[in-house]
Amino acid sequence: MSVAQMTAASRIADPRLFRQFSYIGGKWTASESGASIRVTNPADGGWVGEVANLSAEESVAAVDAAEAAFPEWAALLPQERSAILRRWFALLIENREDLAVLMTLEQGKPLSEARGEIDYAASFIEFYAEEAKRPNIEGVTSHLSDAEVELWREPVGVAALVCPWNFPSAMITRKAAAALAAGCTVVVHPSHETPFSGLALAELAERAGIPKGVFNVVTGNAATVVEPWTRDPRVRAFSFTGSTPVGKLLYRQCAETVKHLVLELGGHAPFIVFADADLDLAVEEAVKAKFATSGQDCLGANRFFVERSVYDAFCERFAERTSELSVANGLEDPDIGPLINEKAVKKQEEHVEDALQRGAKLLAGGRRHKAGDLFFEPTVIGDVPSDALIMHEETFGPVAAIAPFDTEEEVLKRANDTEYGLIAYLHTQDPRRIYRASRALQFGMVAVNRTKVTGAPIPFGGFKQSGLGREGARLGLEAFTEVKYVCRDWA
Ligand SMILES: O=CCCC(=O)O
Repeated sequence: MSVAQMTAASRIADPRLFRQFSYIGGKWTASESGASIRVTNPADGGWVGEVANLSAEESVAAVDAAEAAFPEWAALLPQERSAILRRWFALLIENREDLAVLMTLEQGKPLSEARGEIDYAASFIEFYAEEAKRPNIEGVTSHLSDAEVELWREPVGVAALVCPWNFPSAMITRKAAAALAAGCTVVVHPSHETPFSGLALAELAERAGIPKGVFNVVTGNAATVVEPWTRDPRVRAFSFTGSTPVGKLLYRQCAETVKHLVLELGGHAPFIVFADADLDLAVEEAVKAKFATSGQDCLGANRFFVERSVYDAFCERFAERTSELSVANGLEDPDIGPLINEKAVKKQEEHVEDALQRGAKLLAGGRRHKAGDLFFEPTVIGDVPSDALIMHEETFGPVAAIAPFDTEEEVLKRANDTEYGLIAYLHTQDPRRIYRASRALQFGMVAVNRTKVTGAPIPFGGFKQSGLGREGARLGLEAFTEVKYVCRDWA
């Protein structure tokens, strides 16, 4: 065992969960060239480990393996696939603590959040283990006097799943559990910044009895590994979570082979507080909506709109609560951990500086945090003008921008004035306004008087340039299946 392995492996009870190779066709695979990618802990820049940096040809080998495994996996009884998924779920729960520690080491998020993510990740496997047993769809009544008609739902084939660094386990299982339940086989690319969580899932998939070639994890540079998948006609479904610009590129690349596509892209969530809201609740929920995952969440609130008569009170209490948040290495389980890389920290600085230059007021934080190079103070800026960068671009970090509003009509217009449409947060006690605003908001998800709304049974996804398709729920199976219509002559 190398020194690198010792470091991460020695922190967990089961060192075999720490894998530094790709997992292809049931084999732990290094790059033939010996190339690897170094993974560092964002909290202190320390070495976490190295993963194989696979070439384009090696990434195609994963599709070969998935293609070869497909007929047998698809032919299993739904109940058999369900039982295997159920074992995978149980293994995640059994190894929760190790998986959480690995995640915090490579991603930086506070340990409690990492534990919560493992539960969230496992919940998708449990949910789709059940849905696997119900692939049936509504039938149709024959319109022909001499023929019987039938509809079947069939798995599409190989699915490519390209996953982000902010939720390194849950985004894999949300996609993979649905695909596997449907009868597809998968090739997964975990972010090169957080590959170990995905590789631990592969180790547990093997222990659960997922057959060789059904679940493959390919590590390496995204452009090298993923581009061949977008062109490969054998890859029939493609699911990506990440930024809108990258999503657009992949959309174009996948057009050539007309794949089923799921895109979970950026967000720019408005958080609207009307004067009749419960202000204490709104402040507490605002803290969660902004600072969970250290702000690195596509559901993160970016633009806070507060009705003028309660604006000062909200700003004061929100800034006070924000200043109380603890910032430290995720292993110490603070409220806020480090950001993923230097580019992310620079973006916080840029958004704060730009807003202040345009006349906004700094109410809390505003600078890098003394905890280390990649830490940023939880920050609140008030009176942010509409033309500030932060009012248009995803911040993806712990900076909150607040602006006052005067009328319902005005705030809904401003909330919708974005190319994004993932989630909107709404605080008011007026039931009629809740209905009107929920209808008017052009977002895939609307959270009313609360922040936590996600979970395996709900359809997660956005309007406009926040993406295509839905993940979770029964709807999450659609991209991985085709509907076949069979018309049988009576004669
Ligand atoms: O960053 C996107 C995923 C967030 C979630 O599923 O809660």
